[in-house]
Amino acid sequence: METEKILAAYEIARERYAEFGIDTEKVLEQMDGFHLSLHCWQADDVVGFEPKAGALSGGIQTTGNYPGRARNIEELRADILKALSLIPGTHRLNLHAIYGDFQGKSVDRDEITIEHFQSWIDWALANGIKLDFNSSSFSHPKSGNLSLSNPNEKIRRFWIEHTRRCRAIAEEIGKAQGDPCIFNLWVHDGSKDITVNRYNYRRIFKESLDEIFAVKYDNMKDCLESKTFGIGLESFTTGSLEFIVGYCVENKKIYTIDTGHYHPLEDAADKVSSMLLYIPELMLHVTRGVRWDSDHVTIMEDPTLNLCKEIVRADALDRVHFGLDYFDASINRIGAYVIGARAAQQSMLCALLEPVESLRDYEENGHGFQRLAMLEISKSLPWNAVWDMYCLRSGVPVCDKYIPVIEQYEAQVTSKR
Ligand SMILES: C[C@H](O)[C@H](O)[C@@H](O)C(=O)CO
Ligand SMILES: [Mn+2]
Repeated sequence: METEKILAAYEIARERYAEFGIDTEKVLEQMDGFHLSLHCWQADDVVGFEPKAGALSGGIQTTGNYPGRARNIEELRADILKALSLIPGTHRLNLHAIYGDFQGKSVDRDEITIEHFQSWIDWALANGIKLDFNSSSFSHPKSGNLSLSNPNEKIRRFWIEHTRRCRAIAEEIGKAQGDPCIFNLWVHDGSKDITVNRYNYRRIFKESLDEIFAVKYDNMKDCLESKTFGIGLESFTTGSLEFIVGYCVENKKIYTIDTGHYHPLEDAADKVSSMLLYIPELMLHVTRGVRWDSDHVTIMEDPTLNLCKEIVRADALDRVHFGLDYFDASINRIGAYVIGARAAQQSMLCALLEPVESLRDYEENGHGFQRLAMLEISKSLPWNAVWDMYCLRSGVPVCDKYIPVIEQYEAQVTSKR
């Protein structure tokens, strides 16, 4: 679309929104302060850089065989930069522990140190990117079904040591970037079939967490992520919703809402207001579950839109860290990043453009019909003209113009891998 048409459409949209009391200029400013934490694992199908990387385990699965997976740290960094060049705004990168710069050496998970992430810090600083971090309990000979909740003391100690080191690494990253590194802890622990030892596994998990969190840090923040079930771990999950929420409430930790980690009819958006009354902050892993935690690419659908609306309605943008978490190996992986990131941003934009004051007014006065009418009307207000303006001002391709850029990168780079 030509620039004049984008400008003209924006002017009409600006006036239209002003009629409903919305200042689109203010919303565009808010969008500039909205940073995603882009998950590094979409680029390489959650393989990482351990020289003896095993098959993906821990109840998660990448499906598809699209060519062009990033095979090493240079390719992954190049792909991330290409994706970021097509996403408006400035964003963070979320690393898993298995993505260290191991230089081809076998470094076991209980041996990782900041040294293995120094080149990430240097690269991130050079590119104006802030880093977040995750411990990795999966795809390891000691992963089995149980890590931090394992009654086998030797295995449990191995994972405690791994997780303690991950927190220490997150602290160093936070210090280096002058901004807290958000550290997420998710373990796959569970059981395929009925277990009669639930209490014991959860007691052990709690003890492991208490030991891990005994060290206090100033430059990182801890999050814990719950899950309903993993593949092959269908009957029991140690880190269930109740367990993790209880732990976060008691210990003032951040709770991670992964939108794929609930029963299919459960509404992740509805959790925001409840959680924020008891938990200091939230981390999000926004994904698109199709029938299960399938980790399809995020799109602009009701669950994502409603999640954003609930954050804005709770006036909680500064208490929410917005990460993405999907891994689709069936389509161009850079395209997957760009579609998912832009969909998340578009959803947040729509949430910020919602005429929430009028809606609240109607609600408080018992005007149910008017509230529902306005909710419907707001869906067709010209948010896309504001989005195009945001892309134009951010210097990234508008509308479909990112498609040929990704096609060209595929022809010149990823298809040659
Ligand atoms: C790579 C995983 O997606 C991630 O660590 C975890 O957040 C998860 O969502 C597992 O289902
Ligand atoms: Mn997740």
